[in-house]
Amino acid sequence: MSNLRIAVQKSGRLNEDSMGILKDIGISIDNGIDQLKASARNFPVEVFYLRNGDIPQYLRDGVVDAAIIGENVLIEKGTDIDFVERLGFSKCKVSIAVPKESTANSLKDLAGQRIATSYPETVKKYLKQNNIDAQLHIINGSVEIAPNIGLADGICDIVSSGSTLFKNGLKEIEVLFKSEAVLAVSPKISQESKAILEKIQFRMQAVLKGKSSKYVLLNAPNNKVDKIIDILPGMKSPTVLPLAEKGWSSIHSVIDKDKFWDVIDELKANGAQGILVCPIENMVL
Ligand SMILES: Nc1ncnc2c1ncn2[C@@H]1O[C@H](COP(=O)(O)OP(=O)(O)OP(=O)(O)O)[C@@H](O)[C@H]1O
Ligand SMILES: O=P(O)(O)OC[C@H]1O[C@H](OP(=O)(O)OP(=O)(O)O)[C@H](O)[C@@H]1O
Ligand SMILES: [Mg+2]
Repeated sequence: MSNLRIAVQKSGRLNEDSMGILKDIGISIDNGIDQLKASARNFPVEVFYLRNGDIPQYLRDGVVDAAIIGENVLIEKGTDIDFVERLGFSKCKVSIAVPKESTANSLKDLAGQRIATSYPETVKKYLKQNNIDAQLHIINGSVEIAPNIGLADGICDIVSSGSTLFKNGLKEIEVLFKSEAVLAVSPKISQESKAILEKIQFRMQAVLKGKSSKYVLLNAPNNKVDKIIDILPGMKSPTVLPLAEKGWSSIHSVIDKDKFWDVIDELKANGAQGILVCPIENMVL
């Protein structure tokens, strides 16, 4: 059986979470970080450690079958490459920013002006869509410094916390799009490798769903059980078990991580006691 070749960023912001999700889906990789590729011990997968910006070309050429990569890189260099799963990490925006004192309020206001960026194709696409002419200055890093040194009137770059913009006296005026890490697929992937990729994707979905949910256990008097079931929707319906103490039940359910504080207040108000909230490792629907 052949191996699925999957690319991850060699070092940088995506590396740790990419290796983390492979570990979470049960793929163990023996590697020295200096290696360019490594095989998994327990799964037909070979991991290639590559530069982020090179990954779209490797996918296009079929040198790798799949990759964990920022959606922003696909939008810049791989519009012909599909992805099959959003992975929920490395969340950021690709935005237009200008000096704080600038009167520009959107990309349109930069018509005829100079824009510095490491994402030229992305900016060109948005300029074209909006029928705007502007001058592009392509720089590979520290883009936020360009307006301060008189190189540009505005920039297009990644924004996450906004602290790099703030430190450089810039303000965000337009978000072109939001990005996160994705599982991208080579257009040349073989049927055999695709079957392995589907297994990986299935496991990733189980891990991601688990991370976004909590398992809740609580005790309640029997006359409150119906009301509590209304509050706790669960995957199908909550499990209700009798407690050793007469007139009491134990209720188990799964709830959305983002909702659980609100739900817990409601549960307490409706007679729930001994509430336990536990993490879920995997969730297969
Ligand atoms: N501040 C940030 N917050 C969240 N995600 C980010 C941030 N900066 C970058 N990213 C995401 O992480 C990816 C990798 O960024 P990083 O800076 O590590 O690599 P790079 O310098 O673009 O690439 P290379 O691997 O070629 O050195 C980006 O393409 C983007 O998707
Ligand atoms: O909004 P913030 O949280 O400040 O994040 C945004 C910054 O993060 C990235 O740079 P990175 O630190 O990866 O450095 P790099 O330019 O060397 O890649 C990006 O290019 C921005 O400069
Ligand atoms: Mg960076």
